[in-house]
Amino acid sequence: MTSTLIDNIGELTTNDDTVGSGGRLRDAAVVIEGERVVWVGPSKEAPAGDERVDAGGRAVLPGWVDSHTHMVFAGDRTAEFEARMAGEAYAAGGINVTVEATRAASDAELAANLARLVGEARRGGTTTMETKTGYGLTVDDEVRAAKLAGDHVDAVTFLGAHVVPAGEDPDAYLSLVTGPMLSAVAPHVSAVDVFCETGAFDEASTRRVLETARASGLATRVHGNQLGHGPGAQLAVEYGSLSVDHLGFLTPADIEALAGSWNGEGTRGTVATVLPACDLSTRMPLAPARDLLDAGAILAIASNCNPGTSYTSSMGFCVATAVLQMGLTIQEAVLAATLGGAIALGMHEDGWLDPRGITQAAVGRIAPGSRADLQLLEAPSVTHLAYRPGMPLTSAVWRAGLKVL
Ligand SMILES: N=CN[C@@H](CCC(=O)O)C(=O)O
Ligand SMILES: [Zn+2]
Repeated sequence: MTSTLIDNIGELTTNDDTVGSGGRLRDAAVVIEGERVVWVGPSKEAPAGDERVDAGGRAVLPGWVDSHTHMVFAGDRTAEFEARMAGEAYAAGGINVTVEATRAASDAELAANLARLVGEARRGGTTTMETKTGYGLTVDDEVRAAKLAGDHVDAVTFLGAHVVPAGEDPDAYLSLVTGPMLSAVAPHVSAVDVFCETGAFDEASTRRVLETARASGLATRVHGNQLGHGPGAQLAVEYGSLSVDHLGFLTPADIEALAGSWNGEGTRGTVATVLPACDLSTRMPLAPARDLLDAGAILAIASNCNPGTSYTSSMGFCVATAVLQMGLTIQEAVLAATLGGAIALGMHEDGWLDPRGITQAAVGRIAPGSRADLQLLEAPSVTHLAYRPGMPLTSAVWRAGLKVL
């Protein structure tokens, strides 16, 4: 197996307290062998590798873990975006525009769009991605989306409960989603999501989706508290969901519930996932990421790449926004966009299964044994991600040990 030594790293973010201090190391080196990191430590103590990359004093950090995207789609919503920028409010119903275009697209068109979006994300330093179905909304179209997604990303989530398709009866559609559609899609996904919001699914419907998902042995996630105060965050905690995402409208009790979800013995809690690019693109309040962290919640930052509310996969942009406008330190934001995302996806420990059923090493950290997912910045420290917002600072990317940029 070929090994690669990356040395002369000015600042290495490991997210691993056993190496360096606070998960950071100066003048560091990393050795990759095959798909994994095998050594991390001071540059001057590094063992030789078959190949050597001189980082030239620049910063290295884990690849971004983007735990929330909707990338199986066709069509364009520029007109809706323009209307929003002219003062119209975002409403869940816009999803049906993409549903129509997605149903009409061929498999090849959807696959090409997915590959394009994943390529953009990789060039921006993203090495792990989740994506959701949710623009098909028939049994066949949802199965198709799940299968296509599995060829391109690390985790696929079933979002049949995205919106009630135009012209359909809400009760009948909910029965379809929680019955035949769930059964057909389940073999191709690792989790079930539900958009709990006015104009999408109310509390009773959300409970039904979460209950049937749980009964079928799948993990759950919730789109919650995006457009107004609602029960999404509390339901996610109650049902032990892996994450609840959006969170622009939270009460102190919601924040307490999310933080408190990590206090139980032996069980994991619910990650609070914030989506800064979406908040900006919909002109909604920024999620209270600072308050969530201060309360003790586990935070993730994700792109929510989709054609309606957040047409970007730039995790660098999301991290910069979290620092400049949400009050996070750069280290908190980087942690949330790497290890936080990994925890939200259940990929922070060795042995998770990718959509092809292949066992994968832990992501979100640079530590011996972890998957070798790293990015090299054209900058001496991660601080430059916020100090130089919008600049293309990612200059090299390794994913599972392979150099992809
Ligand atoms: N909120 C629900 N779903 C997406 C938006 C999808 C769309 O508008 O097409 C979101 O996460 O923002
Ligand atoms: Zn979403």
